[in-house]
Amino acid sequence: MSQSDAPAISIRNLVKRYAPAGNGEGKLALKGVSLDVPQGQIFGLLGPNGAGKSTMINIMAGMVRKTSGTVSIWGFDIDHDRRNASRAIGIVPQEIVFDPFFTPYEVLENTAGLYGIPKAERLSEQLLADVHLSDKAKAYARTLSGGMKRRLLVAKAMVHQPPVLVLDEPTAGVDVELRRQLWELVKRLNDEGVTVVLTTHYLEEAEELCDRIAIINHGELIANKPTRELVDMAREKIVVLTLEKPIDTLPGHPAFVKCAAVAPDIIEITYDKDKTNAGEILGAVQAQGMAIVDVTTREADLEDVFVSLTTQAQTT
Ligand SMILES: Nc1ncnc2c1ncn2[C@@H]1O[C@H](COP(=O)(O)OP(=O)(O)OP(=O)(O)O)[C@@H](O)[C@H]1O
Repeated sequence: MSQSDAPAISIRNLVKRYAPAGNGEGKLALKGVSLDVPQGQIFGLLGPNGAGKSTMINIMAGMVRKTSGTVSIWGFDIDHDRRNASRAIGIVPQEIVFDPFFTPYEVLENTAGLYGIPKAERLSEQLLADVHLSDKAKAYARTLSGGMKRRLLVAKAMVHQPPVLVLDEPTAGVDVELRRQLWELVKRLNDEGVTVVLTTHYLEEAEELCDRIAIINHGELIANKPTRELVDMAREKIVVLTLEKPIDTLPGHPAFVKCAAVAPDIIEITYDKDKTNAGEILGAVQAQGMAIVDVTTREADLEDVFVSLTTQAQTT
């Protein structure tokens, strides 16, 4: 395979065991993960807290030493060609870390200096414009809003113009508007040819942005599929019904996968979207003499995908 069609990132049998704090074996954070990130995609890495996502990213970034396995970035093996591998990747960390007394312009210039980029070839002004921070170029980083700081982190990760950009939970804890802005930025960079890897807890975010999603759970890869296929695997949907009166006995029906009371007059019914629909579920409840005053549906989320995946693993 020529480099032109090689994966942007290729990971084989990646194992990480953290050194034990006291006696004992130490945490096995990655248990032999293999995956390829195709060039040109937005690739989502999903998993619950502690699944091993940051460990994987930190290994790529050279901040955590792997126990075994191989990782290559843009064809460069991180053990044998660390310098080129590092030059091929930009990392946007989870934590916002800037020296508060540097300006955004200085942050980018200093980073360019670390990469040994000559002054004449630096792109600091262009990068600030790209992330809509030109008017803050000379402001102290500490005076920037949270959203501005996150955009500056993206610009900082792109200083050396890497073909691969990795974002670790770019929108954790940010408001809806800022999340949209960051999505636009990620999409624009991807349209310009940058391969993007991002970790997120939000399935909605992964659905909106990612071409492909890998899920890791307890250090193991449990899915790696085009987004549409993965979302379709979450076969269960949930309707939340507010009833006119509190009930003593829950309604029952063969189409209900699960029925639970979340309050005396609110029930949550889980159903298999391939076998029935919300209309039939409502009809079944009404047929049991319960009047419904409000209905909301809850979309499948990451947890539902996990349930769906683990159920399948047990039945196949
Ligand atoms: N430096 C460390 N020393 C020991 N154990 C660690 C260290 N860093 C992470 N771990 C453990 O390794 C496992 C994977 O952690 P990791 O941070 O990679 O997960 P994550 O999927 O990124 O989670 P989050 O979404 O919370 O960031 C966890 O059990 C964590 O406690």
